[in-house]
Amino acid sequence: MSVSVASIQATPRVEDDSAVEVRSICKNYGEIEALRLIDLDFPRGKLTTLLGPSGCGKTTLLKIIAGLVEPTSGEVRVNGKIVTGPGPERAFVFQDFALMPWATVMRNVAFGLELKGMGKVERQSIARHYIAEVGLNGFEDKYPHELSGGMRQRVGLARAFAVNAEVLLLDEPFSAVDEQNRRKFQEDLLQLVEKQRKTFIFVTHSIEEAVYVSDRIVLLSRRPSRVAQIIEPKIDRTASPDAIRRDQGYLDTVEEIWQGLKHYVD
Ligand SMILES: Nc1ncnc2c1ncn2[C@@H]1O[C@H](COP(=O)(O)OP(=O)(O)OP(=O)(O)O)[C@@H](O)[C@H]1O
Repeated sequence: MSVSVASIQATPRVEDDSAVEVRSICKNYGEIEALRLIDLDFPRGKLTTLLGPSGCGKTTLLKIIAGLVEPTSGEVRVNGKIVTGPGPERAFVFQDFALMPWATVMRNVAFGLELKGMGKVERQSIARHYIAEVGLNGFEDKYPHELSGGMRQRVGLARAFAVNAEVLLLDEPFSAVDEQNRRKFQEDLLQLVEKQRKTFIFVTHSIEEAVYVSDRIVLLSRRPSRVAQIIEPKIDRTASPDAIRRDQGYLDTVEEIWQGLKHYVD
């Protein structure tokens, strides 16, 4: 097993086919300058993580890509088309999963399809498929309060998959689950990335998590946030999870990012 790191200093363009292009994005909230001239490409079918100091603007950037927040200037393109608001090709998985507490797992997962006006039989059949995909077979009739944090997270993800969005935007999806579930879910996520071939953009606070799950890690600086560094951990994912986490290369990548973060925070 080997882990090597390609570290690209402020070179945002990639050769790959990009599902999402972020161009010269600035965002001010009144006096607060959150993002300054962010340029990024998100390769199709890959998982890119946004990592950076607390309050640097990770969620803001994710919401701008989702079309939930308007940038002060600059533009985002998804499949070449300028984003002017939310769209069916993008799904946002919120930190608190944003599940409807009064609705069953089935209804929650099928909700996006219900909004689209799809008939009950068809939407339930699609929802059932994705409920199984995230490992929640048999929990269709449960309510969110009957599930653990990890399971609620899976419902949020199944809902995003059910609408067949190409781009999945995940805002700290594991922050509310315990360490054991978090690790299990990281492994599930890797399998889903492999199987679904969707473009994932992921926000986390955990360097270890970022190195474990990401094809690319975008390190953002302290506010006003800019792209400080792009890191591509080359991990042999055929190794067992425990072997990866013990590998010196993996640990060195974690350390390199930690040093980078310290540098950009100070
Ligand atoms: N709606 C808003 N109105 C005013 N300021 C905001 C708003 N949303 C975010 N901010 C500010 O913009 C900055 C970036 O916030 P954002 O939540 O995007 O950062 P973050 O990197 O995701 O934070 P964290 O790591 O703590 O989750 C912060 O200083 C925050 O207080």
